[in-house]
Amino acid sequence: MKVLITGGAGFIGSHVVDECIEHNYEVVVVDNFSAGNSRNLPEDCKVYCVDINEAHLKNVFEEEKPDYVIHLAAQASVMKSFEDPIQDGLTNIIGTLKVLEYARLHCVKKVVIASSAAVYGNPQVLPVDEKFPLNPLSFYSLSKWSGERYAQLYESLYDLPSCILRFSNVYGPRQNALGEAGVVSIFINQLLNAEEMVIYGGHQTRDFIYVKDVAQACRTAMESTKTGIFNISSCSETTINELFAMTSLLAGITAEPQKYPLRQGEIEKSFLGNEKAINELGWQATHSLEEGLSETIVTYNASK
Ligand SMILES: Nc1nc2c(ncn2[C@@H]2O[C@H](COP(=O)(O)OP(=O)(O)O[C@H]3O[C@H](CO)[C@@H](O)[C@H](O)[C@@H]3O)[C@@H](O)[C@H]2O)c(=O)[nH]1
Repeated sequence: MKVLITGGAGFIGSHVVDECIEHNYEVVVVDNFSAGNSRNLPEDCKVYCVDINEAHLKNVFEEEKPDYVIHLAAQASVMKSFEDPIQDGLTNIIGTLKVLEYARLHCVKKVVIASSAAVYGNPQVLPVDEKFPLNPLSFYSLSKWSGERYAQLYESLYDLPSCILRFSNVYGPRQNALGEAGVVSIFINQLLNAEEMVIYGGHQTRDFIYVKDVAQACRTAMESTKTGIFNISSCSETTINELFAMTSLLAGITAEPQKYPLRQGEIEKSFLGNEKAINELGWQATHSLEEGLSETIVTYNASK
């Protein structure tokens, strides 16, 4: 069986590539290398250097005829979506639409779409489940929600099965501290390089999930007969101050970060229930934050 993975050279995508290869799938990667890196990929992996908005994407589908698509290529930064909402919409809305349309035309068996915890905004009930009303607070969360709705419409109009995975805050090896969003990689990088540190806010919470658990969730969702929306989270709430303290303890480095106010459009509390994924997909996160952070710090140290 062949899986086409968009964004496969990126942080999450490359772990999904590893996961699928480990489970004997033939993998084809589509990536524009804006955030991705070929060093993240196995040497013999088939890669198309193509943007999901380029006309050439159609040819990739024609040539490869994938059985499944895991769509992870995205503009992933909440802050960048304020700086350039048009680019955010082009990538996350139009790009997703193109992937779905070509998947339909080429009779793909199932599409897995990456969405985000950000679609909930600041929920009144925590942990928030998939039925909770959505309230996007950024262009990023609005564009991710639009991608979800396109996928749902493709399923109801054209019987294109999909699983929409709302990831909480993903962290782990290969996350780029410079380009993409990712407070964990930023903290580790700054601590290990003894750089000046800043914390925006500090009391806001996030639900951190290890990237290898997310990769497993993508493969499991692809293989499942179930379709629909699933939160993919560790179902635990951590403040950014707690995250900083834990990271510096595990790295064995002390630092005194400067405190800045919370930024525009920031969610204050993010904490996602994951029972639906456990019960219906049979997936479960297996790494605690401490384990995941320790593994991540080891890989950052090794690559220094
Ligand atoms: N980037 C950054 N964030 C910081 C810092 N200090 C505190 N933070 C705070 O740490 C929190 C997490 O920031 P990010 O890791 O950039 O993630 P995010 O804005 O929550 O968005 C991420 O999670 C979404 C799912 O909830 C993802 O969908 C999205 O792509 C992204 O990965 C935010 O409240 C951010 O302000 C810092 O020095 N740098």
